[in-house]
Amino acid sequence: MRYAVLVTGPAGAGKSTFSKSFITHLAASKRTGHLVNLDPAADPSSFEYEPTIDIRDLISLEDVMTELEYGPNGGMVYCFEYLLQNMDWLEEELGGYEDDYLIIDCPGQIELYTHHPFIPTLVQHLTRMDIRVCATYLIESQFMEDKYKFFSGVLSAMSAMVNLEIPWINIMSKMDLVTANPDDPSGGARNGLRKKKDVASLASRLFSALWRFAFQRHSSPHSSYLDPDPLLIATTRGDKSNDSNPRFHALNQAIVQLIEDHPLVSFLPLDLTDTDSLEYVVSHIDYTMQYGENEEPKEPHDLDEGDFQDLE
Ligand SMILES: Nc1nc2c(ncn2[C@@H]2O[C@H](COP(=O)(O)OP(=O)(O)OP(=O)(O)O)[C@@H](O)[C@H]2O)c(=O)[nH]1
Ligand SMILES: [Mg+2]
Repeated sequence: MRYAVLVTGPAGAGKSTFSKSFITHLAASKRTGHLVNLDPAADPSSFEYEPTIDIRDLISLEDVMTELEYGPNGGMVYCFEYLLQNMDWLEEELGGYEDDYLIIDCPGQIELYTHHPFIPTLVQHLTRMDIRVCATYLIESQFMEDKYKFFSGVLSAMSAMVNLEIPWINIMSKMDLVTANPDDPSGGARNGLRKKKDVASLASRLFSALWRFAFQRHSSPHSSYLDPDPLLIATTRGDKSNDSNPRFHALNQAIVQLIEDHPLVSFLPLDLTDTDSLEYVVSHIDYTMQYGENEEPKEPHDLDEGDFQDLE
């Protein structure tokens, strides 16, 4: 069985950095992983880790832009169209990596996920090649600094997610940039998480913990923000301090409701400065793909077996 993890998300979310750390982590655990660069715009000099498979061996954005005079975005679309027309190339490259993990670093053009059928088509091809696929979608923690950015980030994650019918894990990257409030009795999102046993509530607790972080840092004078319950209500109720048009309140309320009602939109925090954090995310990915199910089952380490029954 082969496994592939698509690393997706908007530009600069930390996809390439996460992919590299993921590979390094696998190597440290004596597991074999291969980096697949699917970003035709990647700068080769920035590769700290040489990809095993590189779309730029097939087509590069630079060539498309100089030879066909495309702009960067149209060029990216062209590259992906070209890739899909040449799937035998990828198939051949993917050759025989049995029991290996392929970490597929994708480009950051959000349109590729929301407006074009590229990723779903790619997934179909991979599945046909007998590769078990899961997708990660990274949003950087700095999105939390602005609630509208956060909304749009969450909604784009949802939009990308509903386009793909494969296991999906949202990751809040760059958590090292979020400083925990020392007054927070829960001791921060991740420590709090470790105590939680219930998978169903884990997601929403994390979500509201992240939300609370954001407001504690930036809106501490507004005590009503300190403990929003449930997560996003503060944005629409009693939030007269911002300059948003009141006409949008009903729309905002509906969006809040949508996010709340959609239990799939939750995030795993990722702090690459902390090995436990990376391991936690990797164990979720392993579990999601049932990695090595015939061998030793891997489960997120701080959860009990029984917690997963509800999910099945
Ligand atoms: N503080 C911090 N910075 C990070 C982290 N991950 C990535 N960065 C920085 O964020 C920037 C973008 O990181 P990349 O990994 O290139 O992001 P990407 O999603 O691959 O970007 P594109 O491929 O351009 O869409 C770089 O300057 C990284 O050094 C992280 O965990 N913490
Ligand atoms: Mg990248």
